Amino acid sequence: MDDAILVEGKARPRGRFPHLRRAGDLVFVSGTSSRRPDGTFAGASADAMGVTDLDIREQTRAVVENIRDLLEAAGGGLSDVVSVTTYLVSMNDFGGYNEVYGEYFDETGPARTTVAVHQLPHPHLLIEISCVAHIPQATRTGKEGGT
Ligand SMILES: O=C(O)C/C=C/C(=O)C(=O)O
Repeated sequence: MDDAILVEGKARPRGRFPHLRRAGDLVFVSGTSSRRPDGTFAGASADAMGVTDLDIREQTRAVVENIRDLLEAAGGGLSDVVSVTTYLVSMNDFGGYNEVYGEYFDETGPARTTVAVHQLPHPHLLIEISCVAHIPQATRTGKEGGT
């Protein structure tokens, strides 16, 4: 069965698409940021003057952990990820991103591509990741709610 999955308790997609889309044993994870369920972003703050403090390490960690939560709802986890595509707003953040990425994945992990893009869908975002996981249907938990 192929299906679209919206995960309760996670930040809602800001458009008409699911968090995840299963196609057979593959699960495609939509572009994921450090956004929290309340709409704020981990690794991003602004003072009363509007001066922003953006932290690539904190954002990267939150993105990976958001993806982990999404995959768990599909019956899998980060160890099931086979392909990662990362979108950075600036390659100046590559070092911090790469460092935190390496806490979760290594050379036995997913194939990866990292690109810099002009913008992401919020001015406080430094990073967004989409990925594909291999989660055989037999391991599904039934926790996901299809749309
Ligand atoms: O929803 C977010 O916080 C960031 C990701 C958004 C997208 O990739 C999108 O809207 O397509």
